[in-house]
Amino acid sequence: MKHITCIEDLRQLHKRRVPKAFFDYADRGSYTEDTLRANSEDLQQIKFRQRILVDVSKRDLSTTILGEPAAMPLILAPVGLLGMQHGDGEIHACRAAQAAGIPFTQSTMSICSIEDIAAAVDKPFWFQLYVMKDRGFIKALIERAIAAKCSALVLTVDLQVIGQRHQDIKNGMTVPPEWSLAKLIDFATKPAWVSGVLRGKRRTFGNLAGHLKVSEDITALSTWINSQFDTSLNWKDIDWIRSIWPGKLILKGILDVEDAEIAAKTGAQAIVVSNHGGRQLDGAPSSIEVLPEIVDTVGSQMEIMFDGGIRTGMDVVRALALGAKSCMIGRAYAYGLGAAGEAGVAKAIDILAKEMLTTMGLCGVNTIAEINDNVLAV
Ligand SMILES: Cc1cc2nc3c(=O)[nH]c(=O)nc-3n(C[C@H](O)[C@H](O)[C@H](O)COP(=O)(O)O)c2cc1C
Ligand SMILES: CCCCC(=O)C(=O)O
Repeated sequence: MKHITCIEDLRQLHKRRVPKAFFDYADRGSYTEDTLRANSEDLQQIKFRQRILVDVSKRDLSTTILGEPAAMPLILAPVGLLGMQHGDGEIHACRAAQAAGIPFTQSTMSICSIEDIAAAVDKPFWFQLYVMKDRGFIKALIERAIAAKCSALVLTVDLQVIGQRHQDIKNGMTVPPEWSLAKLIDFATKPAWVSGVLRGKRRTFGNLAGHLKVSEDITALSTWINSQFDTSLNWKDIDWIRSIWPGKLILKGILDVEDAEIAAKTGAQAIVVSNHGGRQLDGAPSSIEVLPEIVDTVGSQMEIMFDGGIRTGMDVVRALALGAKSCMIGRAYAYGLGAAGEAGVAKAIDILAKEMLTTMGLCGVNTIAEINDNVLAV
């Protein structure tokens, strides 16, 4: 991996090593992908102020996330189907995060179950919840996260209905997968991936096993989600979730100031300013465009996390400069996982950490607390 120098290198390796349907599932976005593109493009528009002759010999990325020490202001975002990018992918990603001293968030739509991960790692991880119509099942799922000692619940609030990802339909991303000659050839030319996935603990959604008829529904993933997820979910349900989950609660997927104000009244400890990585409402603003307004309005009441479009350490510093306390990364580490399993995720985190340290040095700051709009050129 010594010639891997940036996240784009990991993306290229992921593309070569993993079947097209799974790479595209990770890489692509909804409809025209305008919002997907805007996330990264708007970050790149933000210019730094170069500052010189400041003693930057003691640069340090350490910070706190929801009161807990963290080695850097990064969190691995919930990403569905990681176990299809690499056998036991959720376990590998969680181990890499814990070794790097940052939180890992397990998606409801994981291949490994909550219990699989808990048995394989030493420290607590975060659990992301999607609310389905079967509330008894959701209550049991939250109770499983409590039993596994998950240290935060991330309630995703921007996927009551799923934004269509054209490429997933073209690729036959169904449960179980739709086969074609091209797909068989694609799989046959990726033997390392196939044997890794076959050695993995599971081949379908581990958290849902035994509860929902995943394998019997031969439908597009999106049709299946639309049939299972609860479109009636609303603000009142947060009280219901809080009556089951006693720990830290994070609402993920807020883009609107009015929603952020309501969120601040729910007692949630944090929100993630996010458009789901451009996979949901196409035509929504980029996450970075709305971040400053949300920070100004509710930043003193709750912790503001950010995600969407982060591909470099420079992007992390940009989001922190505009008021985020920490950043979630999705694709940046999913590419690492597809490229090289746990080592690839570790590499992705390391690349971002080194880029952050260099950016801080060239902007003349030593600590995360010092990063504010002073590091930006107006
Ligand atoms: C392949 C993939 C699967 C995702 N699955 C979930 C999920 O299960 N739950 C969730 O809350 N967000 C999910 N997300 C959204 C991420 O948590 C995050 O918001 C997004 O990836 C951030 O954008 P970025 O990929 O540009 O970093 C997914 C994102 C990707 C790329
Ligand atoms: C498996 C579908 C839900 C996962 C998800 O949130 C995403 O693909 O963006």
